[in-house]
Amino acid sequence: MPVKEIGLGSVTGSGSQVEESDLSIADVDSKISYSDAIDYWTSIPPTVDGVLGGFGEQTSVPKADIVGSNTFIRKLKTRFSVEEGKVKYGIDFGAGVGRVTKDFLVKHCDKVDLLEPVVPFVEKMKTNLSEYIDEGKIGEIYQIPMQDWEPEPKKYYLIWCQWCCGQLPDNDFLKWLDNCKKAIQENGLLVIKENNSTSDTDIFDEVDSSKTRTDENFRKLFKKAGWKLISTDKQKGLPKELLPVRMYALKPEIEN
Ligand SMILES: C[S@@+](CC[C@H](N)C(=O)[O-])C[C@H]1O[C@@H](n2cnc3c(N)ncnc32)[C@H](O)[C@@H]1O
Repeated sequence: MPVKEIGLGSVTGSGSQVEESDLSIADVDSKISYSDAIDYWTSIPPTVDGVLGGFGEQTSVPKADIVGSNTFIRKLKTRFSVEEGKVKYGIDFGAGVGRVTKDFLVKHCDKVDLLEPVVPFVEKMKTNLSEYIDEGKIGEIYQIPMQDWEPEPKKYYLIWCQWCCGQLPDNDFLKWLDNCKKAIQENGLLVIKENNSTSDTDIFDEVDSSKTRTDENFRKLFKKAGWKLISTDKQKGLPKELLPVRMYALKPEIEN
């Protein structure tokens, strides 16, 4: 039985995973409540420590995470490129207080949009990113959940989604993956960075009303949505009590 005793929220992989390895993916998905999730995140301090479930700057997690993302994206540099006549436009899904954009995406993109539904996080992100807002490096800030996002055709060179895909059940996750195919530039890249379930099934996390997918289910869903997995790496250097974290680099099966 996948009893996990550690942490809180979707970064740490949950202190309250229900013992439910017998449940089907559909059963797990039916437990996800968007409103419970928003209530939970709205109750959390708008800080790096808050969005990382207590594994903030006093721990090795934020630095290790950024080093891992930089290493991963640098290895992929020859595998994606900006579309002719366009800018290197990125988007940060489930952006929290802007941590990933500030420490990582602005270094790899000319301009970054952010999407985050929780009002206090959006307010804090604007302060945290003020320097980049002044420099014109921040585009739109969409204060909406990712299941409500409407893609702008061929806008993005790099789509980044970290530690928030589990907020969506598989049916909405598939729709979002489909929208990403519309939104990506020719030869652009989608990267998903998420915890993996160490059980043989997806696990519901009642703390933030999300789920933790197995690596197997991620791969199945990418394929079903018409995405080709071109590279994947495990995040190194995280405290051993945390769930494994994996980065998935994806390109549309059929280039748009
Ligand atoms: C674990 S935090 C990760 C934040 C950020 N990606 C980071 O790594 O610093 C999860 C984030 O997902 C956001 N979130 C929750 N439900 C969401 C949804 N339906 N769509 C988009 N983001 C959501 C939360 O408000 C929170 O900011």
